[in-house]
Amino acid sequence: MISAVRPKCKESGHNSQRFEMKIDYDQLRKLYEDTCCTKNLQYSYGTAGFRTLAKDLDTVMFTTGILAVLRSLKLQGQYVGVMITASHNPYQDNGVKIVEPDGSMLLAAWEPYAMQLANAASFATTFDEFYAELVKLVEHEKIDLDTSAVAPHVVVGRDSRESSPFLLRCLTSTMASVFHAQVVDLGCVTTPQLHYVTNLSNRRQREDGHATVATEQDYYSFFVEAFNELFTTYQIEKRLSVPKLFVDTANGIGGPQLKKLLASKDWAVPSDEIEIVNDKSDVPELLNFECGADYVKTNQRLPKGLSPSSPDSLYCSFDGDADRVVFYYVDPESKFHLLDGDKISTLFAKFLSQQLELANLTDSLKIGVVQTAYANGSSTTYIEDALHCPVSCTKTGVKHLHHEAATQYDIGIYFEANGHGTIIFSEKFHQTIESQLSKSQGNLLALNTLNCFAKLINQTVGDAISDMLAVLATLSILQMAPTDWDREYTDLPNKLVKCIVPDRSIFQTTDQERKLQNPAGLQTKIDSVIAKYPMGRSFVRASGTEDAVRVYAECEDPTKLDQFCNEIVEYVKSSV
Ligand SMILES: CC(=O)N[C@H]1[C@@H](OP(=O)(O)O)O[C@H](CO)[C@@H](O)[C@@H]1O
Ligand SMILES: [Mg+2]
Repeated sequence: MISAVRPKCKESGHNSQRFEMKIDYDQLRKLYEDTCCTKNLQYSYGTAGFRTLAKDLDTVMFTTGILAVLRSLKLQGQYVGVMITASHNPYQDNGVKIVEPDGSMLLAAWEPYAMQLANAASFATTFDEFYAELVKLVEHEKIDLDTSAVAPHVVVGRDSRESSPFLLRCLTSTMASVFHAQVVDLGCVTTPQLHYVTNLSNRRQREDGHATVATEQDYYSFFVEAFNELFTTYQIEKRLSVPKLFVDTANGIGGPQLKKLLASKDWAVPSDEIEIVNDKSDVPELLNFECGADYVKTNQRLPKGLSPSSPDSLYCSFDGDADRVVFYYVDPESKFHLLDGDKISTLFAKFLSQQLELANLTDSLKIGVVQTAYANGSSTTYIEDALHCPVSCTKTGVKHLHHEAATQYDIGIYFEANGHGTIIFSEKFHQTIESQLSKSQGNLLALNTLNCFAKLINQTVGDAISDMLAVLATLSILQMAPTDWDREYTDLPNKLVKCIVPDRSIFQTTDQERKLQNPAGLQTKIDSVIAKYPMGRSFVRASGTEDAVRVYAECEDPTKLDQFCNEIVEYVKSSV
């Protein structure tokens, strides 16, 4: 196995006498030289992993493959997931992110390693410079590279982008040949499917002691069963509460995957009640083009391929890798109404609070909603005042919301306004429900509902397919039409704009990104503008994914909104 042990990295100046890299140095060198063609680009691992033009990703794929293997070795060979995707970005882009064995995002402490390794490969003038960085990381994390005892396990998946098969080869090139990893290639899957399969594979390995990797099929069976169980519990005669749901899958991977789910032999709802549009995942340049969740949310209009049908119809749009969903409908006056992440959160909060109350569990289980500063102020007021649920605010980025939901609540509902989110149910929740059900105590219908619902929602990450099923089930159980859902509260008029500035890093925030600390004095000016507009709220922060500063503003009077937002933008521009 160890065909050549590098003699203590002499050439790279690395002088550790303690450490031996038990890997095939020559093989690694050859693969590095063959694969890492993109040089001198600075890579950064952000909220969305690495993401840029696909043609510039060979080097970063190579190093990310190595990092995933190291992460698995660090975690005693558990399955680590890697997803190749650039979500809602245009078709020329691609990206990659690593998933922890439990299906959550890569541990924050390892994000800098991902960057160090990628930038070492990008800027190194010789292979040994890169190798020295790799040795440093392995040493620092005390990773045992002797794979004869524990082999690393990696699950890889990709969305439907044309560039993905090539990038997959860059990613996996060293995994088996240098690190003796067991690599499971799921092929084309949605991002949440990759998270789910990674989590399930590890649970199986732990519980059964055997390494049967989970499959995409397990995903369909699990969620179809949970959905059917809810429908059976309520004796809903296999019909949705809306006459028809149109699903825009952004010409991405969500289309074929949703079709597979709907084709499952156990799927109960008649096939003509759900119609998939924009499902040309085999035409690369159509991906996210004038369609998908991001397009609909940003432009507040129907995507390409959809025209208003009956007023009761409900529409939804996924993004390119199907980890986000937003809903919408068109009223009889042809007006478009968006039901975004805030509306999804509030629908679930209303439904689950009711069920908790019916089950008489409001004192023992804590339900709460987690939002970011981008949540519409009306939604926050509604959750607090009408639903009497606590609300937390975190920084932008799903990992912050997820962490808060998982640590602060037994039912932690979180959605970003853009439609990315899920509900996390605590261990205590499961134990309480199970114990009540086993004793046949209390309101069995409510207990069963909570039990089924907790299965229907993907516990690892926001999932367009699972969220969509959960919304359909909720609307059907509550017998609500899209208009009833929308009527629960009315959004404050709001605006989100991008400002291009020479250096966005000077915009430093505090208070969950709601206040600026820097540039000095700017927040005071923003506050003086806000004070002029009734129900006014505005904040400014640097984007984590784009080279821009985002300005958000909302106020009561729609006719004043542009003026309000412009005043803030002017202050931002004059501060740099
Ligand atoms: C206002 C907004 O929508 N911001 C998005 C965007 O983050 P920024 O840091 O704002 O660029 O991309 C993130 C990753 O996809 C997503 O989590 C977040 O909600
Ligand atoms: Mg996405």
